[in-house]
Amino acid sequence: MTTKAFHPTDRLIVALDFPSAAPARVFLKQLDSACRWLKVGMELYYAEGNAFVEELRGLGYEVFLDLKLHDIPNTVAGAVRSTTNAGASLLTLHATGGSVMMAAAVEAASVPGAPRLLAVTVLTSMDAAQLSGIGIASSPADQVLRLARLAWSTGIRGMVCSAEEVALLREVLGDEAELVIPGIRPAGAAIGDQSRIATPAEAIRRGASRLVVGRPITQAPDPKSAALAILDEIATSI
Ligand SMILES: O=c1ccn([C@@H]2O[C@H](COP(=O)(O)O)[C@@H](O)[C@H]2O)c(=O)[nH]1
Repeated sequence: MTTKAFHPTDRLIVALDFPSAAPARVFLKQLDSACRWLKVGMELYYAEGNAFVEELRGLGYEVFLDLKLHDIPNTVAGAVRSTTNAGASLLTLHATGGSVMMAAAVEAASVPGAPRLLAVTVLTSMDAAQLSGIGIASSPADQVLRLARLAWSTGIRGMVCSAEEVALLREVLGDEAELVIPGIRPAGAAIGDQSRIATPAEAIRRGASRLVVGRPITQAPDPKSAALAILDEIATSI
């Protein structure tokens, strides 16, 4: 999978961070098919489960299931199996779960109908001080690289990191890596709880495969215009 293989529309994933299907459906009407990829995270998945993933697939969307699995290997493998056949294309797990956990997930995801795995390295909300607070003295970049290498060694070819590390991972892992980048803030957008951020243009120029954008679109007065402006910024940065 090369970074240039994606059509600009396939490089933007809108985070559907809503408490239930009803407000998500209202938002999708406002979005008016401006985007092809949607991310379903814990908030919406815990409320609606695979049925809503299947509904989105039925509407023609590609679905990124961002469940950030992190448990003992047997439990994570079972969770991967529980999402299989729902129609999601991508599923996240935390690389900090370790190589045995990731290998169990890879094995469980090796069947038809299973989503492709993405390893979350260091959450984009965390900075060096927060890492230090959980006992990690490394810089975010060193920790991202360590975890990405570990995930790669288990067979995982997709990583979630911030735009601050994407050039480094692209250089080390090459074009085969699918690098998915949250913490995206168009110029002037509210930063909120994110720490390691960049604009859509910066993230794409540094080698991102896909960008995840939530509140700058979901909380915009006109979500469709906000999404189209980001798609335009992506298209002019490739
Ligand atoms: O490191 C990570 C991993 C996942 N996310 C998710 O992406 C979106 C970002 O939403 P914004 O509103 O654009 O901040 C959200 O669903 C997170 O769970 C992340 O931000 N960082």
